[in-house]
Amino acid sequence: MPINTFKEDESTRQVLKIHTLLRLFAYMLKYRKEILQVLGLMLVVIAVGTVNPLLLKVSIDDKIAKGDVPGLLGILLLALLLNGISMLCVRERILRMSRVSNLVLMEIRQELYVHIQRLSFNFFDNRPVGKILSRVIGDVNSLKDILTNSVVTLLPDLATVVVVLGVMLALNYRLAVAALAMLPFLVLGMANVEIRAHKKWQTFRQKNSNLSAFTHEDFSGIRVVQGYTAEEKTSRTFGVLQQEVKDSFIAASRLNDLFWPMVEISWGVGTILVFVLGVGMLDSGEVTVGLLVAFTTYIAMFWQPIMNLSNFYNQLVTNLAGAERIFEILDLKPDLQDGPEAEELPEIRGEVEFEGVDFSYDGREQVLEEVHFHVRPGETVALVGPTGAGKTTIVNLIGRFYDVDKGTIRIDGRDIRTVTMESLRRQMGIMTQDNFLFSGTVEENIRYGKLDATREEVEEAAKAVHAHGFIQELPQGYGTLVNERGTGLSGGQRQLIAFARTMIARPRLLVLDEATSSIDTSTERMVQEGIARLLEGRTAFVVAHRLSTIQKAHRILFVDGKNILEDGSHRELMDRQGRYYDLYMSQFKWM
Ligand SMILES: Nc1ncnc2c1ncn2[C@@H]1O[C@H](COP(=O)(O)OP(=O)(O)OP(=O)(O)O)[C@@H](O)[C@H]1O
Repeated sequence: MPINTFKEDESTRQVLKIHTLLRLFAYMLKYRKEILQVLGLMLVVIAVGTVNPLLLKVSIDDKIAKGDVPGLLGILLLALLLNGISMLCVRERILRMSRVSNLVLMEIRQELYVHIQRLSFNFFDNRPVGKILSRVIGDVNSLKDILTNSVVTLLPDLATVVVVLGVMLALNYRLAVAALAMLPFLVLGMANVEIRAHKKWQTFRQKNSNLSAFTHEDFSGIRVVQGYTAEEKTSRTFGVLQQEVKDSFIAASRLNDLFWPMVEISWGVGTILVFVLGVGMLDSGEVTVGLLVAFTTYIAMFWQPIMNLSNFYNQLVTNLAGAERIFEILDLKPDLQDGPEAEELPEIRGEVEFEGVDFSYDGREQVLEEVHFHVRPGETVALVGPTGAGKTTIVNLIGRFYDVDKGTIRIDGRDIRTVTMESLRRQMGIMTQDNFLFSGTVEENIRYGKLDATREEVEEAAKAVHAHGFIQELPQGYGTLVNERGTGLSGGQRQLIAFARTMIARPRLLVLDEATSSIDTSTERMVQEGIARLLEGRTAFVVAHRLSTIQKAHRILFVDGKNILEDGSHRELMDRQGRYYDLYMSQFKWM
């Protein structure tokens, strides 16, 4: 997929709506017991509702007409009792159904989250995080009404329609036909609206997603925004994106607004026809006053569920696009998967070999071509070279975050595609430049490297990378809260915490994308010592920017022109007076 930004709508694949619906409802099967209970409760409510007009008919035709006061009171008491029970059932139904729909939402969201976490870097490379958030939060939320109403509305209202229709036909079939005369026109009208509205609701969801992507990006980069006083520009962009959301909503809901008038007109016409016909029948004695009154109540009882059903249909049309977007992601297969024969990688000794490796991110632009190198266990290898040369790409390939297009990468002689990714990555420590910290305490952040580590192990790891000293001086020591940006900590301190997090995991293979940010000399010294401790006794690849790291490395690989141009120790490469020598002389001589 080409890179998508907040400026472009995501494309949505086309699937049959009925498939999406069935797939959604399948999640509810697990809760069939609760759903049956809800339906049972609704049956009571429908039964009481259906009996009410009959009680009215008997009261008018038999009791009031004959002056039977005790009989009338009896019917009144019965009606009170029945309706009281019905109210309790309604309350219980709402509680149970909201529990079921929330559980289903949780399940879908969890599935989506777990699935997205397994997707390869490729998926995240091309999508703004805000758009992913929009699917996990917004689109999942949009399903709530569909789920609830599929039980509360769809089945009971369909049942009501059928029951009331039966009663009406039994009471007087001619009046019944008159009441429903407009139904076929209504169905045709709705189908027509749905076809046109669906696309528009898809657009609405896409515009929402764009807004979410922009907002996320803007707040994530708020320091840059404020640093360049770009607030006005970003506010304008936000305004434009909001306007697009609003316009797409209005365009879509304009069509949906047609639903109500269509139902009301059909209802009204049906009622008029019943009265016109019914009054004539009164004269001929074919119907009684009580029956006509009861019949008008049944008309309302027939059309009200139709109204609810059309409302449900309206919600389906509105929110189905959300379900489509969720299933689209759930159906994405991770680019990288363990092969059926994949085995656990035994404890890594640390031999790494690239043999004839070709790689391209997009299948067009070659980033690496015929790369060969061999690293012995315990060696520290510094990757240096101009920006964009492919250093980070090489270390990403070692962790199998992407697959090579050609050639083989071996660890301890095993092709990394033949071992499980979990067993490979579990034994690797990967430190990226941004030293991302999660919101929580310093201790929790260090423990991230080994979730069951004790407090002693956390402190030991921090001591090993020389982070213990400064952590103790923080206001709450190891309990000090940091957030995702590491606010409250200096760049160097963030690095030291990240070192401790890696240290505690005791990785057999270390990948370190060294941060370029300059830090004060005393922290720099601590960071250097921290790095040295991390590198001890394990194979390490360092995308190196520090002269000290480079000089101490056993080997330096100079990367450029899609390949390793020079390979040797600092001394050897300096003696060779090649590309590394030039880079060193131009960049490092003043350091
Ligand atoms: N996710 C990606 N999708 C597409 N192209 C990418 C991606 N990541 C990197 N590239 C491209 O691959 C090439 C190598 O990038 P890489 O990040 O490996 O370089 P580098 O040597 O680590 O650079 P630097 O020193 O600036 O970090 C660059 O041309 C870059 O534009």
